[in-house]
Amino acid sequence: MSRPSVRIQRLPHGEGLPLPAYATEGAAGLDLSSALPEETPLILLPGAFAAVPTGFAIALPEGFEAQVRPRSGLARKHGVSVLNTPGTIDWDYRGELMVLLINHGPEPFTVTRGMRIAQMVVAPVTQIMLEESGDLSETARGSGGFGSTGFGATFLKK
Ligand SMILES: O=c1ccn([C@H]2C[C@H](O)[C@@H](COP(=O)(O)OP(=O)(O)OP(=O)(O)O)O2)c(=O)[nH]1
Repeated sequence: MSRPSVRIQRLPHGEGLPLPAYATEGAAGLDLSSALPEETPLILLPGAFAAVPTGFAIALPEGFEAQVRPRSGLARKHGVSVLNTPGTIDWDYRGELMVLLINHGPEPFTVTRGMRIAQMVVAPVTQIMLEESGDLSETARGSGGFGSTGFGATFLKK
């Protein structure tokens, strides 16, 4: 399958780090590593969050976005996640890819240089044109939401 090609720029403090990469043939996300200085790891106390640099910037093609998502292993083992998940990387952003890590776990968590802290999923995105209107098309749901269909098993009415 052909893959869109995306330019990536290594920033000075990303020197020596591996490029973001798919860990397996079928991985949806490229793993992002921490570009924190070797000598100053970050200690995230329980409940704390911080923006962690990755050492790279990318130029997504127009019509694409990237989502910064947690790694389930870090979440399961340590309660560490991405605060704004999924973080949105806009196609016109040329700054450093940052990961807003949060420690939901009960223990302090240390982030070291090179640690794979999140994953980045690239996906097509559609921009829309809003048309202001006095009324909207009718549907069976109407304005029902926030649990309006209940919480038990649902069966389609024939
Ligand atoms: O987890 C994230 C989220 C965002 N960004 C970068 C890329 C994105 O294109 C830019 C702006 O993000 P967003 O639109 O979510 O932030 P905002 O608070 O709306 O800021 P802005 O006014 O700059 O758009 O910040 C990251 O590096 N990591």
